Amino acid sequence: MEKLMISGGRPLQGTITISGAKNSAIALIPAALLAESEVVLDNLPLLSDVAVYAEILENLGASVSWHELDNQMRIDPSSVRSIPMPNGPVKKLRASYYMMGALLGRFGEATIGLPGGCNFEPRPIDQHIKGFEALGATVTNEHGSIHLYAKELRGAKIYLDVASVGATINIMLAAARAKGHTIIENAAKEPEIIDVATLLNAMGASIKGAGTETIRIEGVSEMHGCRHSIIPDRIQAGTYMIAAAATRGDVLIDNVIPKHLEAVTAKLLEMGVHVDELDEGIRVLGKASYNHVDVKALTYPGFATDLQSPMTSLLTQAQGVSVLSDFVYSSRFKHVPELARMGAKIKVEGRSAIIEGGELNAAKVKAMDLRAGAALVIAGLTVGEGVTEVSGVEFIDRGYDHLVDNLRNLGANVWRETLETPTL
Ligand SMILES: CC(=O)N[C@H]1[C@@H](OP(=O)(O)OP(=O)(O)OC[C@H]2O[C@@H](n3ccc(=O)[nH]c3=O)[C@H](O)[C@@H]2O)O[C@H](CO)[C@@H](O)[C@@H]1O
Ligand SMILES: C=C(OP(=O)(O)O)C(=O)O
Repeated sequence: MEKLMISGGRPLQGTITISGAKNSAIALIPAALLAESEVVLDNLPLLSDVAVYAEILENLGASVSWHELDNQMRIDPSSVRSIPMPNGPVKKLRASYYMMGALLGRFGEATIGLPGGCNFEPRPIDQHIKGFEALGATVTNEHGSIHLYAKELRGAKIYLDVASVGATINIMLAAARAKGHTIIENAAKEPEIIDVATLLNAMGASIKGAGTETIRIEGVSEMHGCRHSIIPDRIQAGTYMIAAAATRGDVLIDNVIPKHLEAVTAKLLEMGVHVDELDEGIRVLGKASYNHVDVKALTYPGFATDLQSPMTSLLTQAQGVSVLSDFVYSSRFKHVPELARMGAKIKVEGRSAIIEGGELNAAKVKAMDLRAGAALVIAGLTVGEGVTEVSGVEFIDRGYDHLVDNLRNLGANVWRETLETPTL
């Protein structure tokens, strides 16, 4: 186990190139199982979640070669079988739920342990199950494992009660090879959904409307390999934009799709941060003092819930009181008590954090989930005296490609140390 050590107080300066998107990568890798021949994924991020997914596919008999230096993974799923996976790597990450849609779509059967990952609050999968059942699958929960079976999957009209990213993608995976026409209404519109549909279409599927609230899928009987480049990670990009502002830095964020970052750009501008969209990327130039703002985390194209915790750290640097509400998750606030250890004045009321601006101090803090970890790193970068120690680095490694190298390249004084195990 490791911890991150941060001796902050230096403005971040320079250029950062953003890797491919985690939330695309961990859906595209299982999507490859629907093909009968090799799928090549480019712009693949170097993340622990990706490593876990590679292990899951190998356990099923896929041939996986990950060329880390080229950011490429080659997946040959031709020898894959639907082996039950009640435990093991599926328990390590949230997005293992995509194995349900992928294996159901390819083999009509799957047994998968309930997903693990960042459980900052209960995260039900009822809409995924509702979708599989509508497509004709029988779904049972046996001792904490979900068993799915369908003699034949048939297209259906499915209305999602919540615009769930995971349910939308999972239903697309299962429906891609179902018989007939599927319509998903109230589908999630996140850019990663378009990325998955783009891959599936390149593999021979027929999916229209991804990125809108109505997705239409005409099932096909066969799918084949292809080559696909993953979109840039808008959450990593947003995190670096926020970190640049929090440290009063000057950072060019390269390999981004500015449209995906409009909500964060708008909020930074409202705070008084300089943000320029240039041909080569987005430049964020910090200032000595910021306005307080109110932020509402919503589904895309609203402000991303995954940037809510990092934004909390930035708002500690604003003058006055800001209110940050999360309308996607009702209690995603595990970063708040840790920020309080660093001197932050934050009250949680219902689904809102009320943040009073003020200086932070160095402290020993613990990341309880991925984005809480990012929030603590940003907070540590603002503190000029002392060293902030962030444990729970394994969460951060799920979603930030080369975090320490990237921050060091931007001038930060950050390093990893081994966490001493307490003696009994
Ligand atoms: C691997 C991945 O892509 N993870 C992202 C994905 O998670 P994930 O796909 O799990 O998130 P969802 O979009 O499904 O969840 C959104 C909301 O819907 C609720 N819900 C969801 C499914 C369901 O069957 N029933 C239900 O009630 C959830 O509890 C939550 O309140 O989208 C989230 C919302 O943008 C992001 O925070 C995660 O980073
Ligand atoms: C919550 C997140 O991811 P996951 O759904 O994979 O846990 C995240 O990326 O912030």
